[in-house]
Amino acid sequence: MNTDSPPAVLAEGLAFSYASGGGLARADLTLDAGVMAAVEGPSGSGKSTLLALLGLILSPAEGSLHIAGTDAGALSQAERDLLRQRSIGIVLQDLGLLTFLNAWENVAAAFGPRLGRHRTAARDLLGDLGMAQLADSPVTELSGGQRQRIAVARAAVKQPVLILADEPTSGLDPKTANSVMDSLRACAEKGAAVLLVTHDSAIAGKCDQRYVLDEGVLSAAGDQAAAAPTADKETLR
Ligand SMILES: Nc1ncnc2c1ncn2[C@@H]1O[C@H](COP(=O)(O)OP(=O)(O)OP(=O)(O)O)[C@@H](O)[C@H]1O
Repeated sequence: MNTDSPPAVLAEGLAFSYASGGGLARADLTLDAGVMAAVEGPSGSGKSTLLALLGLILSPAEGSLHIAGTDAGALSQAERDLLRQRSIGIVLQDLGLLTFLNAWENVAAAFGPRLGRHRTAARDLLGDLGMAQLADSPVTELSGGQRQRIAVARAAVKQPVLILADEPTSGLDPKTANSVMDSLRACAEKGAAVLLVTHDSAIAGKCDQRYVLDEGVLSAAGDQAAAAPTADKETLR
């Protein structure tokens, strides 16, 4: 890690409320380059909302968010979109792979429609992530775990400072889940900060940092009792 670089993520007092009343009450989070972090928490605790805020898909109602030193709150919508495209890779729960393309084409699609221009970058990354033999496979012929790893490669191919992954191992057997985690770890070793949401404590245990979301309040695992002011929780009831 280059200690002169700003953290990949610096979130202070991040909060968001849906009209329904749910959302995120408070998140303070610093993620340095190369770090893998897990967020655990019960259903409805705000995990997907946190990812949407960090991914610049939602704008916080309160708090500040810096991505690699850029204050997202000071940007126009168009500038936020550009920052997301340049700096953040997202692995969605439903993956969103394009079924009419093969594996490397799906990875190259992260750059836009001119896939051929990014063939080398896509194929090289698949090689780095141990998937060279899958590069020409139609994604419809891949297993669930292989598709997950292709989605990880697509999120990583533009060398983002931050990769967000929403339950990247859900529904996978432990061996396949480990191969997805190996791919995410390889992305971290290339310099990305990786934040994943999981319900699986064994998967969280493979990460460098563990956080828990409880009723919309984020705290380091083990710190929940000290870190969840009652007033913040009340805002989500
Ligand atoms: N689009 C939305 N409109 C209104 N309320 C929402 C919306 N999305 C989420 N919520 C509410 O916000 C709260 C947090 O939801 P969120 O999806 O972030 O939780 P989660 O921890 O990701 O849940 P899960 O583990 O079930 O995916 C919940 O009370 C949920 O009902």
